[in-house]
Amino acid sequence: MKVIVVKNYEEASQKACEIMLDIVKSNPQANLGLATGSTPVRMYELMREDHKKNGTSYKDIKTFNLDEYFGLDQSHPQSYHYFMCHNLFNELDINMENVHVPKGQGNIDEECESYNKLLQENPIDIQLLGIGSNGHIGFNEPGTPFDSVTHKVDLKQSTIEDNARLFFDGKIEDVPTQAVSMGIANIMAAKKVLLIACGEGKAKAVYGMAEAPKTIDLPASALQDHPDCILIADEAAASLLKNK
Ligand SMILES: O=P(O)(O)OC[C@H]1O[C@](O)(CO)[C@@H](O)[C@@H]1O
Repeated sequence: MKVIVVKNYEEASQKACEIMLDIVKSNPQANLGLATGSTPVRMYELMREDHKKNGTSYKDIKTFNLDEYFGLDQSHPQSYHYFMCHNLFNELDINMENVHVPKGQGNIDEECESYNKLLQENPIDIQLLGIGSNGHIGFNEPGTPFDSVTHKVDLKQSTIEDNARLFFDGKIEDVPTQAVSMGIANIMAAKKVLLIACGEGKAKAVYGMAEAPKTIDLPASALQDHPDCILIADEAAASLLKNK
């Protein structure tokens, strides 16, 4: 795992944006694995600014999101589909037919199966990740087997609380208790993985991911076995690391 420690959120977002743009420019038909949450918001803004200023094109890029809340329609303002349109896609020249976010409604078993098939047919060139304060990646909570593929998830109370604080206007009762998520094996299949972690609330998870023994109790530690994984952490998130 390559660890890049930067000063703050802004520097982390700029570095991550550079890496994403390198992939998009070197392969205009790349398959991007994308993430939601508060962490990538500034990086997406920088990608939008670059598109506007430099014309970097996404017309042949395909995207595959990690996860979606169970029970929310795509048009719900808190759905991850809506998040992606609002934070990125609406201001790019991307073909919306090339955009894929798992569906959180309908027949979930069928949806998981077809999402896995889609991922098999479209190998991901770079998978962007945030990390939960409990070490989750996507919505793969502690205890998720490393060989898991797209599945329905029961969210941990700590994840529901984290997401109520950042989204849903603080209303914990509005946060769905389940989600659909790529599995850890799907994430590990990406050619390159880029994880951004910022803030002291992520320090324990970052230490567990990078330096503690690998365990399913800290899902991101699976990435220790990935051949091309970059961790960008700000000083606060990296504060417990011994090897910086
Ligand atoms: O970036 P945040 O808001 O801290 O969230 C961290 C992680 O939690 C999730 O939002 C899911 O809870 C992931 O999508 C994200 O990577």
